[in-house]
Formats: sequence, C-alpha cells, structure tokens
Amino acid sequence: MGKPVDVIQSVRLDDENDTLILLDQTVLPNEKNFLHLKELKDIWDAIYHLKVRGAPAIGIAAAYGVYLGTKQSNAETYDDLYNDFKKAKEFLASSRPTAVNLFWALDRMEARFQKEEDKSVKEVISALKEEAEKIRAEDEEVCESIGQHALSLLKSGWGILTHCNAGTIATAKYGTALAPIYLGQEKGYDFKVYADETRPLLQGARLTAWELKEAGVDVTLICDNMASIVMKEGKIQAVLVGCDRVAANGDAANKIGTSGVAILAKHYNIPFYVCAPLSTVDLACKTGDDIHIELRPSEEITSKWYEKPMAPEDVQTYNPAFDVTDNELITGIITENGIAYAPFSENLPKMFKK
Ligand SMILES: CSC[C@@H](O)[C@@H](O)C(=O)COP(=O)(O)O
Repeated sequence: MGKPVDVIQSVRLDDENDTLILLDQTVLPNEKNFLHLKELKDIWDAIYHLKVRGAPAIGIAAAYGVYLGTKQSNAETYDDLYNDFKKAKEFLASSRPTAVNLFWALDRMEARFQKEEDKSVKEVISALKEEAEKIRAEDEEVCESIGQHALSLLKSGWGILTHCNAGTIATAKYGTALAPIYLGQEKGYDFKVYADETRPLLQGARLTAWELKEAGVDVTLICDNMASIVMKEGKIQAVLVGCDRVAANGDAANKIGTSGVAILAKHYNIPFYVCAPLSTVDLACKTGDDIHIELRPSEEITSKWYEKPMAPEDVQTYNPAFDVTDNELITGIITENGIAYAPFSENLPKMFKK
C-alpha cells in the first residue's frame, strides 16, 4: 500500500470571512499564492485570467462567485434579489465560453434560488451558500468515482500520457484524468506519467508536472511535439485527458492540442480515454461543431514567457484555447457513473440514469 495522497485544495470558501480562496494558478510553480476574493469583478477576472482554471474548478468558483455577488445586494424582497442574482450570473457566465461546468453550476445555483421562493432574503442567501458548498463537496466524490472507474482500466507499471492539467487543482480534489494516478498511488501502483507541456499557457509543465511531483508521482515532462516519439518508443500504454465539454455524440472539447494527441494514439493503437464528470457532458450540444471554442489574446503566443518578443511584431496569430476530439478517436468516456463506450449517442445518456 502507498500512502494517502495529500492533495492541495485550490478552490474553497473561507467560512469565517465569507471569502473565496483560490490558489493562483498563474504563478505556479514559482509561487504558491492564495487569493482571497469577495468582489464579483475579481472573481470574473480570476476565471478569465486562469487564476482558477479547469472545468470543474471554474464551475465551483462561479457558484461561490454568484453567492458572494448576490450577498452584496441591498435588495429587500425576493424579486429584487432575484434581479441582482441574475445580473451576477450573467456577468460570471461571460468570463469563459467553453467549459460547460461554468454554466452548469450557475444554472444549478439559479434552480436553488427558484426553490426558495417563499423565503426571506437572508434565507435565500444562506441557501445559495449551502448550494455552492454542495457543488464543491460533490465534486470531490465525483472525482474519486471517476478515478476508481479509470483505475480499473490501468495496470501498475504503465506509462500514461496526459495533456494540460486535469488534476487536483482543476477540481475540488483528486482531479479527473489524474484521479486514477492518485488513487493508484494510494494502492501502491507504480505509474510513469508523461505530461505534455501544453503550449501556450503551459498547464502541463507548470501545473501537472508540479502537482504530480509534489505528490511523489513519477512524472516526466515532454514538449507537445514529443508525444509521437514517446508513443513510438512504447513508453505509453494509455492516454488520459480531462475535458471541458462533451457533446451528445461523444465529441469532446479539451485543451488545444488534445485532438492531435488522440490522432497519434489511434496511429499507435494506444487507448485514449476522456475523463469527464457528468457536469461536463452537454447533451444539448449535438456534436462538437456546436461547442463554442474560446479564442484568447495573441500575447499568449507571441510574448508571454520571455522578456523579448517570441515572434515578429504585429504578426497575425490564431489562438484557440481548445479543440474538439472526434468521437471515433475516443476509446471511452469515463464518468462518475461508469465508462461510456461507442455508440456514445446511445450510451452517454444512460450514464445520467444510474
Ligand atoms: C479537470 S479539468 C479538464 C479541462 O478543463 C482541462 O483539461 C482543460 O482543458 C483546462 O483548460 P484551461 O484553459 O486551463 O481552463
């Protein structure tokens, strides 16, 4: 048996001061800095600038955000409070478009608001707090279940490739794609994880390599363009990635570069699994073509990581933050309720019914 993994909590509410505490993911791995936020605009900014990032963590932050924003209202009636709630919700919903967990969490907060119709302003606000706490707590359980289902597919000693960061800091605890690694480690499994650096924002290098190393997991950092060689050399037995939105047909949007990894995995006959809580599955999106892909500023490509420009001044850029992996490249979609296999349009809805 290995030792229980002591994972960091990257998003939580400080109950005493009613403040959202976020581990600032933009300064990792150089600084471990916790932000203490109360203001709606600061929470919006934290989501937009990826201080909090990863689909489930964004959802949790938005749930706390809409609670804290509504709490600042001066409304004295349910209806006036609802108007302020809706403004806060709409504002937070404008922060990032791709991860459906953001909208899922905000809709769930609204459903809770509506359920409290006969209650006082104070009671509604306390119900919102309770709901946000529930969303966070449930995510811990969901991630653990995903980890257990995923672990049943893996063998100790395997090499696992992952892209971006779908780890503890992208969720309430354990992560999604990294959950089986942590749970396996607790059972004494010996995985060799290969982390793609994940250009342009380096979530793989700065976050995945950091959190796995902190937890004592055997992790090797590679540049994105090295995924093919490690597969060809037989170092990878499975690919595990997280996800920002799964369409009804199983097409899955995740960090830019993921679909390229899936194409390589198919070529080398390596199973490619997408780990996705059901809060990431959006049956209202028929296919990946319906998923809104976030475009981000040029500086992330041209000047972010060096003092000197990394590209000619004013060069044209194209910086999509996500891509969609076609369902036929996906071996299975691992949810908290089990593993969905093709045909996904038939099998994904069944996951909600368990
Ligand atoms: C469990 S997190 C899954 C995804 O959200 C993750 O893989 C990802 O693509 C995150 O993108 P980011 O832009 O860093 O928020």
